[in-house]
Order: sequence, then C-alpha cells, then structure tokens
Amino acid sequence: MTSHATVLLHPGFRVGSIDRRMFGTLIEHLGRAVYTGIFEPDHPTADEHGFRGDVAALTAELGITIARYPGGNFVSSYVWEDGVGPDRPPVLDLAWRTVEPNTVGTDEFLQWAERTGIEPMLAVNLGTRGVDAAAALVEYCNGAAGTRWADLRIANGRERPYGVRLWCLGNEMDGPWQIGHKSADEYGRLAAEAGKAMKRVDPSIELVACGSSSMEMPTFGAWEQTVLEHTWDVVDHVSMHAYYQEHDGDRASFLASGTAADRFIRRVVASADAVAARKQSDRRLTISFDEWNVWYLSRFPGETNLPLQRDAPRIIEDVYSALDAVVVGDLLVTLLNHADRVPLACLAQLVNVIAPIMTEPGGPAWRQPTFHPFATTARLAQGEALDVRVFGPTTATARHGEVPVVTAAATIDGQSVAVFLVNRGTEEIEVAIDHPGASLTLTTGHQLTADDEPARPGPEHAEAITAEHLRTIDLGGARQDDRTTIVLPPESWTAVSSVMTS
Ligand SMILES: O=[N+]([O-])c1ccc(O[C@@H]2O[C@@H](CO)[C@H](O)[C@H]2O)cc1
Repeated sequence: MTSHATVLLHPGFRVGSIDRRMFGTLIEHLGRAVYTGIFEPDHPTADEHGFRGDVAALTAELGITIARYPGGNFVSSYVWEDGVGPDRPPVLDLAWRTVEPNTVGTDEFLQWAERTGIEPMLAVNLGTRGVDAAAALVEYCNGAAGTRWADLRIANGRERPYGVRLWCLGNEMDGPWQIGHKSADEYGRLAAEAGKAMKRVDPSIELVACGSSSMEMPTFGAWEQTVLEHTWDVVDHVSMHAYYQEHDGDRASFLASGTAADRFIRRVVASADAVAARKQSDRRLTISFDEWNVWYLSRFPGETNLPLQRDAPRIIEDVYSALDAVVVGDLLVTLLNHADRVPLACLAQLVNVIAPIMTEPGGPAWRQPTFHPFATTARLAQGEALDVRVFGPTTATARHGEVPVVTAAATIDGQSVAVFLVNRGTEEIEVAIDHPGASLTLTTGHQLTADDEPARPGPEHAEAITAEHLRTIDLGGARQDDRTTIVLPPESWTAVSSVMTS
C-alpha cells in the first residue's frame, strides 16, 4: 500500500542564504588521511608537491569548500613549529598513538588548499598549549613581513600571507579522551584569552569555540552556557560534533539520525540564545557543525587501546553501505533546514578515515556510497534554503521517539529550485510537493535506495553499490501547476532539480 505525504513550499518563505562553507570537511593527521590519503609523493598521480592528483580530483567532484586541519584530537598535542621549515622531527602523536613524521605541516596543507580552491580552517592546540602558540600561528600564517613568526614563514619560502580566515579554538575540549581535557570554566577562560590574542594579530579572523563532542555528553548544554559566557565577546561561532551509526540492527533509529541532528542544532541554538538573553544581546551566534558523519564508533577500540604505530596505519577506515549513504543524505537535509544558524559544517573526514573517498597506497582512489548524496547536495543546494513544511506520517523509534517518516529541504537560486527528500520508512510513499501559485518543471532526479547488504571494502564493492542503488532520472518534463507528485521508494534519498515559474 502506498502512503502519502505533502511537502509545502513557497518561494517567499525562506530560511536564509546557504553559506557555501556548509560543505566542508576535516583532514586530520590520523591514520591514512594525510599520508597515503591526500599526500603520497610516490603515487603515479602525485603532483610536484607530493599530493595525489586522483584524490584532489575527487575532492573537487565532491564539492568541498572548506577543510578543517590538522585535527580533530590530533591538534590537542600538536606542536605546529615541528611541521614548518627544514627540520621536521618525527614525534609521538598522543591522540592516536602514531609516529607523526611531520612531513606535511601547515605550509604544505595551506598550499594544497590554495591549489585545490578550498578555504582552510585551522585549529589551534588548546590542549597542551595556549595563548602564545596560538597567536604565533596566526602571525605565521597571516602576518606581514617584519615580525618574528611572519618572517619565519617568509624564510620558509612563502612571502605572501595566507590570509587564513577560519580558526578553531581547540578541539572537543569537553571530551575526557582529549589530551589536555578541561572543565568548561578552564576551557572558556583559555579560549577567551587565546582568541583575544589571535584577533590582536589579525582582527579579520573568525573564531570557533568548542561546543560539545556530542549531544550525549554529560556536560552538554551546561558546557555551551559556561564556555559562551566566557568567550561571548571574542568568538563568532560555537562548534558541535555528531556521529551516527546503526546500533544492533535498529534501522529505524539509524534512519532517523537527521532528527537527532535537528534536535541537537535546536538545543545548541537555544543555549547560545540563552547566553545572548542574559547578556542583553540581540546577537544570534552561529554554529560550526565541524564534525558530522556516520561512524561505527562502537567498533572503535578507543584511543587508549590503540597500539603504538607508525607509517600511516589503517585507523577507523569505516566502509559504508547504501543505507549509510541515505542517512548522510538525510543529515544534509537537516543542515539545509538550519542554513540560517549553521553557516559552517564539515563532513568528517575526507579520505580513508570515516571518509567518502578511499585510497590504496600506490593504487586507486574511489568513492564510497556516502560520496554521492554529499556531492549532489553540494552541487544542487544553491542560493537560499526554503522554509518547507512536511505533512506526513510519523513512526516510533527506540532511540529518538516519534519521528517524521518523510523529511525534506528545498533551495532556490533564481528560478532554479532543488528539492531533497528522504523516505525513512519501509514502504513506498507518494509525496505531493505543493507549490501554490507557482509552476515547477522537474528536470533531473538523483535517487539512492538502501538495502540490508553489509558494506564490504574495496573499489569494486563501492562501485557495485553505486551501480545498483544510485539512479539518475531524466524528469525532463511537463510543467506542473500548483502541485508536483513524486514517488519515494522505501529507505531512499532523492534530489530533484527543477525550474520554478510564477
Ligand atoms: O563520542 N565519542 O566517543 C567520541 C570519541 C572521539 C571523538 O573524536 C572526534 O572524532 C575524531 C574523528 O573524526 C576526531 O579526531 C575527534 O575530534 C568524537 C566522539
């Protein structure tokens, strides 16, 4: 039996502009993200700087706009000076218990980002270090000739400042696993002082304060309040991180991850607005959702159980299924619906480590199933997000309570309208897109359906999943007045592009 839902959209009802920086990623010194991920000098596609051309091409195809670097947990014991200039000591990275060769450092990363047209977002170490090292790194990157750290950059071969605009004040400082983990008061004070010094070096930078590592953290909410009380006058955004997975075969809860993310965003917004109210401020702080993805964290042994390793070990190389890809598509729907408060977001991560792109050393690079909904959304979601309303069935889930079966987002850019739809249910659903007073001509559709096949590693499997589950549909067709109907298969993600006329 086919059930029904209605998606109401009107070009006049808008959430806000889509900041292109919503389609960011994280590139961490972790496992094979950097070494044999983006960087592999001996690879046949490597450029003159040692960076893989095949990975750069897939990164461009994915539509990545910003890249957060160098971590992640890694940054919390990172000594950035070890990664610049001629002397590069191998050091023990305490986050992932791996020997870090320091072959790639700030200059190599920033120059790769420049060549690939990606805006860098640098994180400073507020775990083992503090104000001095953070301000010095801003000066190293952005300072004009004539002072110590800017001159060091020039001596290292880079005359022109990089002009790095986005800076994270540490990483997940609420997490007990973090090197240099702090209480909210300890972190808030340090972040306020580091941020103040960093903005004295370069007032044009944007700063992100660490929010919570997940909505399930015992300190969630209180952490944001305390940290923002301390940092209100210096920060521009607060971060949030969230990873989702299927637990014990509970598909319904997993498919509702977008609702969990939606609640998380609303709660962070509420926390920030509560601080604003207390400070008699009308400012609406924005969110940097700078780590999000599907991650089978329950299979991860934990940082303390990792053996000491070297030579870019394989750590958290999750292999994704079509179901995971549908969830990624749904999480993007959530982000679009919060475009007004979430200008920055990073799919964590880019290559090999919980990533849409995989590589083999000396071998191929390929797209995981999760690559496709991201690439399509990044390409089609242009202009402004529309404030869509969904009327449809709900379903009970063990983890998230009652959730909508159909989710939707839509964007408008001139006459181009893109609609993103997810059917989380196990039955086909007919969706009526109501656009009263306007006509829609659908052009192309992209559809991804899940199944219950477990994910298997390797390019052949990833390609087989894509061939079986990803369809591009030519909808080139009739102009529909007021209402357009579309059928969503069970457990599917759909994106349609269209032209709207009044
Ligand atoms: O919920 N947890 O148990 C949990 C544990 C670790 C964790 O780390 C984050 O995810 C890592 C991988 O992207 C990044 O390096 C770090 O910022 C994020 C969440």
